[in-house]
Amino acid sequence: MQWTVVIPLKPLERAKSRLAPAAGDGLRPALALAFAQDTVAATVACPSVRDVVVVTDDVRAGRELAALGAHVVPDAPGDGLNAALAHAARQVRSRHPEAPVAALNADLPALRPGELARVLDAAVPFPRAFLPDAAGIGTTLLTAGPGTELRPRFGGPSRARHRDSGAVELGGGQAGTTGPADADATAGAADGIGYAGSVRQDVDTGDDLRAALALGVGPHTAAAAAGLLIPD
Ligand SMILES: Nc1nc2c(ncn2[C@@H]2O[C@H](COP(=O)(O)OP(=O)(O)OP(=O)(O)O)[C@@H](O)[C@H]2O)c(=O)[nH]1
Ligand SMILES: C=C(OP(=O)(O)O)C(=O)O
Repeated sequence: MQWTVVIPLKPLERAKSRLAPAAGDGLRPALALAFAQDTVAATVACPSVRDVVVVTDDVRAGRELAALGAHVVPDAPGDGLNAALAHAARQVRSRHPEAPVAALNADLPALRPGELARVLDAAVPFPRAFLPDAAGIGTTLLTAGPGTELRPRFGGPSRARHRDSGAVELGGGQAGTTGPADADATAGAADGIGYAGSVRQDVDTGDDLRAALALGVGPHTAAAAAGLLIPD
């Protein structure tokens, strides 16, 4: 199955506010753009992806991400992340009513196309499915198969919200757990995706950035973070 992946991005001046202590407000917008560029480039390169749609009102980011192959949709609702995602998903379905749609965060600088393909392939049997983030609290990916509404519930403790909404957790998560996505190395074997660390490693804080750099980030983030000393 070939997915249309919707990637939301805040205006860069406001993005990644939790990175300010590590990066300062000077570097923060450049890092937010670099994360989005590496996320989009890896998604465009993913064999299970047909189209990438970025929903953003940031003119510069829209231009840079379109140059990588993304279609750019304005954040017309202007009412936060979930409204932006629902709007973009509706736009996709108005042109391709049977398109399988996935929402993916823009802050996955270590994303690898092959790992994303394994996660998307594992989602195919389910009307809705999601992948928890590396911390085990949030969500990095939510899918809706043909004929199913996306119904995004991102923000804060969205792992529990997506599970409560009936979406199937990928990566072997146990119903009722809220802790780190820990048992996944073994439990992930159930759906064949393994731990899929590059799809889970979102970057909100300096510690997250350190973890992503250890996994191996894409070229935009490597350049933007060069010389950055991340405080403990
Ligand atoms: N288009 C759009 N994207 C959003 C909006 N809010 C958040 N996002 C994006 O959704 C993803 C997760 O967002 P957040 O964690 O809320 O924001 P962030 O900029 O990543 O980080 P913080 O500022 O530290 O909260 C990121 O890709 C954001 O750029 C919104 O209102 N509109
Ligand atoms: C919006 C989310 O991500 P973040 O960790 O960036 O807040 C989320 O996990 O639902």
